[in-house]
Amino acid sequence: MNLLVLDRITRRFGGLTAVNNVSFTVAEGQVVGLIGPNGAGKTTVFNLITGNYRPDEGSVILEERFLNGLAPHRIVQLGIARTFQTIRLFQNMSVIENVLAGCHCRMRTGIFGSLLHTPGQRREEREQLNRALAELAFVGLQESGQQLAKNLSYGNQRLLEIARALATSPKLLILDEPAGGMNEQETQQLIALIVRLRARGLTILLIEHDMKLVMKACDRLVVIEYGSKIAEGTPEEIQRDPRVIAAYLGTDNDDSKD
Ligand SMILES: Nc1ncnc2c1ncn2[C@@H]1O[C@H](COP(=O)(O)OP(=O)(O)OP(=O)(O)O)[C@@H](O)[C@H]1O
Repeated sequence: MNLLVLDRITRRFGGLTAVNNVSFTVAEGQVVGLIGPNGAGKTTVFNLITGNYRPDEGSVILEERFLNGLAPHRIVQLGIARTFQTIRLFQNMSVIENVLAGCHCRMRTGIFGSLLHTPGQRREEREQLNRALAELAFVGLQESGQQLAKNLSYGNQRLLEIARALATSPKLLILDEPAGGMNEQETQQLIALIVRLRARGLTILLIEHDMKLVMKACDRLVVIEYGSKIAEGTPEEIQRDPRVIAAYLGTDNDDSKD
């Protein structure tokens, strides 16, 4: 079943058509990679899905529900969480507080419960803390909960962003260049993490320039160039596609785009 459907979405910025009539689907449980040259429109597609931008034309549909025009926080509540190309953490807060910020969108206690500090609210806070600790452990940061986010290595900050996104209980996890700035070993750990997230039943859509990650971690790839989709298929099909090789992968089909 398709979890996410993009139906002919277009987004213009002044005279520039950043995303041009793009359609693709993300099936439940799959890891789909969105790839293409710099400036192809990948992040704009993500921003259209997460409500940061509105499509000029076309529809974004999650489980048969139209997302067009909904605010980003509403889309998070409906089950889409994301990380950003440029890390966006609360740098002066602790690691665990950053993850708790993700849990917050699922809190049931209203304003009166919070003010009165009712038993129900205390129970919910305990549950959220356990949830946050579990997500931190899942990404391998269980030892770092009390550190300030800014003191984590770059690679670990990326993992913390993933833990925070997981804490919102998403159906669809959107990762914008998750391996950006990671060294080889960190990238290998990230690939293993994506495999474990998939095994947990999560559906993932990611943008990534690291071809090793894309080829190992993704079930399907969608390729865009100059705002338009030029190909889609399995990693093996995409690696052989002459148009993709010419536009993006390079004629020697090596890892030169890493
Ligand atoms: N808010 C905006 N206002 C004007 N132009 C924009 C805006 N956002 C993106 N663009 C333009 O749209 C085009 C697509 O940008 P986008 O960031 O989506 O590409 P990308 O494929 O994610 O690139 P990269 O791989 O370098 O991150 C670019 O030409 C970019 O300059």
